Parts: sequence; C-alpha cells; structure tokens
Amino acid sequence: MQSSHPLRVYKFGGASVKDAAAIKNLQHILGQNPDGQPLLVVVSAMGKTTNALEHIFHLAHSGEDYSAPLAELRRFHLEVAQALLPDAQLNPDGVPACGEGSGALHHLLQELGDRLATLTKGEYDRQYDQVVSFGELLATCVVAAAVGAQWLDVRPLIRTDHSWREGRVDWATTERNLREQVLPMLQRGVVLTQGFLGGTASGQTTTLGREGSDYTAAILAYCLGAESVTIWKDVAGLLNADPKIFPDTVRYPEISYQETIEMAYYGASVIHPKTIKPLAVRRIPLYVKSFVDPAAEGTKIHDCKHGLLAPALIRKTDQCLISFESKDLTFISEENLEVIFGTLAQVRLKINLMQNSAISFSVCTDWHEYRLRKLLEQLREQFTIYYNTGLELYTIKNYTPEAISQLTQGRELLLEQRTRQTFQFVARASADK
Ligand SMILES: Nc1ncnc2c1ncn2[C@@H]1O[C@H](COP(=O)(O)OP(=O)(O)O)[C@@H](O)[C@H]1O
Ligand SMILES: N[C@@H](CC(=O)OP(=O)(O)O)C(=O)O
Repeated sequence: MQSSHPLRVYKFGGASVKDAAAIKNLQHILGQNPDGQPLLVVVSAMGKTTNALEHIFHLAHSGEDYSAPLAELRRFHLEVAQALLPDAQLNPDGVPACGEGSGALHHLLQELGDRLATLTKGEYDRQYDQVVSFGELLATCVVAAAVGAQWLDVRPLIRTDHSWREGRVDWATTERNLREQVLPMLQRGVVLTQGFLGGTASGQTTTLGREGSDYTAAILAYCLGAESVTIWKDVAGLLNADPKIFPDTVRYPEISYQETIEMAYYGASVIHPKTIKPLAVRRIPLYVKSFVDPAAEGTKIHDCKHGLLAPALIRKTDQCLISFESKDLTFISEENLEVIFGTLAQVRLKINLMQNSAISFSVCTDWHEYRLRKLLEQLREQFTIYYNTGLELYTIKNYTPEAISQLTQGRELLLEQRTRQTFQFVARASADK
C-alpha cells in the first residue's frame, strides 16, 4: 500500500549520538514526527568514533599495536548499548543481543577485529574504507535497536566507483536501488541507515569523504523524492560563523542554496559541501535544527531571495601556501599553468585560493605532507617552489569594512584577494585568535 504522505529525511551527526542520553534525545525527536509520515533516518558514527577508527587503522596498517584503542572502542559501544537496551540478553562474549544477522552488534565487532587482523601492506585508501566504515555500522546497529527502527545497510544501495575515501556516486543505479529496496520498507515504519557509506559494484565498501553523512541524506532525499531534509546539530541553525571560533554569531532564519553552497565551499564545516546540489536540483528544502532545542525555528535553506545577509566569517586551518616560479625568470604562461594544475589534480591537492603575478603563481591548499612531497618530486625540475605551512585561510562572504578590520587586525597577511562579494586572506595561525 502506498502512503500518501511525503517522505522526510532526518540526519543525526556524531554529536547527536555521542552517548546513551543523546540517543534517548534522538528517540524523543523521532517521536515528534507526525503519525503516518514516512521517515528515513541517517546516522553517523557516535561522537569521535571515526577519528578513533582512523587512528586504529593507521596503527594496524603500520604494523603497530592497536589493541588498546580497539578495546576502548568496543567498551564504549557496549556501554552505550547496555544503557539503552538494559533487558537485552548477553552473548557468551558479553555483547548484548542487538540487531540481526550480519548487522548484529557481536557480528560487526567480530568482523571489525578480523579485518584489522588481516590488513595487507599497501592499498591504504581501499583498506581504510573497509575499516573506518564500521563507525556508522556500529552506531546504526545500536540506535536502530534502541528506537525500534528498521536497520538498513546502505552499502549495496548507494553505488559508487572505486574512488576510495571519496566515492563518486552512480546516480542512476543508486536511484533504482533505493526506490526498489527502501520505498517498501518505509511503508512498514521508520527506516534507519548509515551516513558516509557507499559500495562498489563488486560489493566493497566506500566512504564519501569525511563528514559525508550530510551528503548521504541529500542522496537519499534526491533519489526517493523526499519532501524535506532536516539535519540535527548542536547549534541553533546555520549561523554567520562557527560559534566555537567567533563571538557574537547570528542565525540565518532562511538562506538560499547558492549562498549555502558558497559558505560550505569556503569551509563552513556545518554542512558538507556536496550536500546542497542534489537538494537544489529537486528543490528539496534543507532544515538545520538544534537537537538541544528541537522546537526552535532553526534555518531553512531553499530556493529563496533575501536581502543583504550578515557577513559570513569562515576559517580554514592547516593550510599550506605553495608558490611556483619559472626557473629562467620567464613569465608564468598558460603552458606552465597547465602543468601545475594537472599535477595538483593528479596528487589530489585541492586549490582553496590562487593568485598569479608575472613570474610567480601561488596556491593555498589543505596541508597534506605526502601529497605535497609528490608534487615537489614532479615539479621541482621545472619550477623553483617555495611553501609555507601552519597557515589559516579566512573568508568573509558579503564583507563590510568593519568585518575586514575585525579579522585582519594584528595579523601578517601572506596573501589577500577581494572580489565583489568575497574577501579572503591567508595568515599565519596565531594562538591568541
Ligand atoms: N556557519 C556555521 N553555523 C553553525 N555551525 C557552524 C558553522 N560553521 C561551523 N560550525 C560548526 O559546526 C558544528 C556542527 O557540525 P558538525 O560538528 O559537523 O556536526 P555533526 O558531526 O554532529 O553533524 C557546530 O558545532 C559548529 O561548531
Ligand atoms: N562519521 C563520519 C561521517 C560524518 O559525516 O560524520 P558527522 O555527521 O559526525 O560529521 C566523519 O566523522 O567524518
């Protein structure tokens, strides 16, 4: 039987499932959903589990001892499961009965241990995905059991290519899979699945890029024709700046897709940059709401026109400024730029800002020691290359003179750039700001 009610997609990130109390709060929020309205819930790994798994994976891949952090990760998940499911029977290995079949908690923990024990040398990124994905698998197993939702393994449904750690979605296959598998489940009640994960045609797990669960919510909403997506955060909505960094932030009650895409692109970490496009294409509104105060208004991101917005302040840390000079003091030409861009793409260094002068071309990128080393190896013969690390990139969108002076005061700017709407600069990281 088809429900006449349109689908809502909810996404809960790490902070909203960080412990048993947070998951009870999530259950309370689900309880507010109107009866009969189909609901698809996307959940990320609990708290900082993805960071912990990255660390464990790195140790295991390097042949170092990872037993203590793995034991801690297991203890944490068992403690949360026991607090939420006090009546669950314990398996002989002390794991509460939670979930079924290959999605059962004891099975997932066993599989994680087996995978870590059988890593091989090389293929770092492919094996990373097979291990780090357990954060979402474990979290959804526990949360689905606690709230009585149907657990869905998203990996066979969101089809990606083999771009490990940044899987690229095959939209046609994904849409077909999701419609076939998920629509019937939604008729039976709330469905709960993993953010951040996908899978290849050969059944290997991929991840969609760090913080990619927002993107998962958008993929599901796009493919299933949802009415809306709500991402539940520890902030009051989309603010003009990260309140952990900047004082006196203001909330945008509504904002366009375009403005939001730009903020995410420049580094506003509240929303994954890939999230907006699928929603904008199908005109699905995105609500950013506080899980601490679910009744509060939050922010509506949609197709809208608005007046002048408060300047958005964005900081990207861990930046590296790389400057290329031609060795014979000839001008930086299109041919030179083609080589530089090609190599940056090949070593996967993404350009956050660029500037050129007669004999020099500079780019600001995220700091990746290994990728930079590869870049230097390939271009050192052709160019003289200088680089600075430990930098920050600031962006002020819809800037005002006051906003510029507030941010630049007392800083040594290594590079600055201004367009009609955006002011950006690179400066050394300072402990006091
Ligand atoms: N413009 C912004 N508006 C609101 N929050 C922001 C903004 N920029 C950065 N943030 C940060 O984003 C955090 C929420 O996103 P995130 O930590 O990714 O949540 P989760 O992992 O739970 O989904 C906030 O706690 C806040 O520090
Ligand atoms: N757990 C993954 C994916 C994610 O999106 O998490 P969060 O929703 O907590 O940002 C990460 O930490 O990267």
